[in-house]
Amino acid sequence: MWRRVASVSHLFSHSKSTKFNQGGSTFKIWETFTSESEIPTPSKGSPFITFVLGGPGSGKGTQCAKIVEAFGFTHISAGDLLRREIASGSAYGSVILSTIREGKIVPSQVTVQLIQKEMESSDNYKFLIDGFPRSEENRKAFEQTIGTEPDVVLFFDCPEQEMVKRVLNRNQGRVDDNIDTIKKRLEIFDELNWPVINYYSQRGKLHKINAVGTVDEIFEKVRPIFAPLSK
Ligand SMILES: Nc1ncnc2c1ncn2[C@@H]1O[C@H](COP(=O)(O)OP(=O)(O)O)[C@@H](O)[C@H]1O
Ligand SMILES: O=c1ccn([C@@H]2O[C@H](COP(=O)(O)OP(=O)(O)O)[C@@H](O)[C@H]2O)c(=O)[nH]1
Ligand SMILES: [Mg+2]
Repeated sequence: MWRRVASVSHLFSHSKSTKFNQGGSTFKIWETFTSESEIPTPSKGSPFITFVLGGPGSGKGTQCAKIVEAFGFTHISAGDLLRREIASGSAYGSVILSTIREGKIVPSQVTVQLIQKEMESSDNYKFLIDGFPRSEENRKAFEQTIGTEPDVVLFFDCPEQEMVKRVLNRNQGRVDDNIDTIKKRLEIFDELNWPVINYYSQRGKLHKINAVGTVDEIFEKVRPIFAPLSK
């Protein structure tokens, strides 16, 4: 079992990418989005990683639950891991809490360690990593620590007005679900997340999904992406 060793990186069969794109273009290169690219065939000996990207309230968590049900992935929400860390009273708790409240991004080292621990303690090999990476720095830290790139990247594309409406109605008691924080989160998304989206678009891994519609309608656009996978 690859999870039983101290570091997962040695057992990944995908080659480690060391040639990171330092440029981090901030242009929105829509033409290069690949929504019909083939996904690689997973094998049980190596992890199959999907990153799930999109602005706050775009429906990442909601769609992840559907993907888990249909395709048997393990859902790792970076935000949930950070909130769990706060709740556990860990040493990092107070700094994570103030970062989330301000809509900023927690240092990569903290988030990547939490994700790595979850992956290593899982029996599964199919992972949905939800809400991460949120910046080029996050992306590089993951690739360096885990030693692999994602196989698939989903991007839920949602208009800002719709995201704001959904977040303000989320009703989960989150400290960041208020109008001031959401404005900051949208600014940070624009500034830091687009370079990540563009990077994976250029790598031919991005699947852009229009996130407007009912939950089921959106899932019907997601389903064909994973259709080659069995549960
Ligand atoms: N397609 C949709 N239409 C309307 N509301 C939605 C849709 N998908 C999710 N929601 C709701 O919007 C809120 C944000 O969804 P969530 O999955 O938490 O988004 P994210 O993880 O991207 O922030 C939740 O209250 C959720 O129930
Ligand atoms: O990789 C991550 C994921 C989340 N966060 C922080 O946690 C908050 C909530 O993230 P989550 O993914 O839960 O929010 P969502 O996009 O689902 O609303 C973010 O605004 C960030 O402050 C972070 O710093 N790094
Ligand atoms: Mg979420």
